[in-house]
Amino acid sequence: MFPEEMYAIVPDALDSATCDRLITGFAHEMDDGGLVQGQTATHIRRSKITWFNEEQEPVVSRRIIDLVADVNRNVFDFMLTDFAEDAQIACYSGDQRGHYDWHSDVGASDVARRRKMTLVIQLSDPDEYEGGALQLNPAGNVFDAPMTRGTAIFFPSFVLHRVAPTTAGLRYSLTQWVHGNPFR
Ligand SMILES: O=C(O)CCC(=O)C(=O)O
Ligand SMILES: [Fe+2]
Repeated sequence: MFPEEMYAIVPDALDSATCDRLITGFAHEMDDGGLVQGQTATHIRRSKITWFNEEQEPVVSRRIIDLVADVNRNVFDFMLTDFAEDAQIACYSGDQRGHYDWHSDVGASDVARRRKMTLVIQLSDPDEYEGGALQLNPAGNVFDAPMTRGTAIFFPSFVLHRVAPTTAGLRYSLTQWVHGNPFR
């Protein structure tokens, strides 16, 4: 892959009303976020998370499936087979300096080693928080993902990325992993 093929941006993946609905619908049931290996360490990640499935959010799930198919066909061309994990909603709060240090989403567990594509959707308007940038380092240079509400950022799950410390307000994001046989 060439560096410029290491990520894809889709503006307006979700409309504002849908972003609002996801935030208000799921904000009350959030727990402390874990790491790729299912451990917690607040120096690495400080955020609250929750999950939703296809039955809970059929329209959003359909949209994600369509976007993934489109981006995979046009950009990545990975061998993807399934969605082995529910969608994650995360909240990073300025009060707690919410962040997620540099990491790859490919981990050691049976499910994390099958992650191949990561999709993050910005659920909050950039006016709602300070800091909290999603940054990618696909090829030795740090790239700031667009913050515009409703924008989706796609990247191979092995690509290093982080959420910089949030210094004010609340940033909500949606993360979906797409799975397949591990790279070989
Ligand atoms: O919240 C984000 O923008 C990224 C979340 C993330 O990297 C993860 O959950 O693995
Ligand atoms: Fe991640």
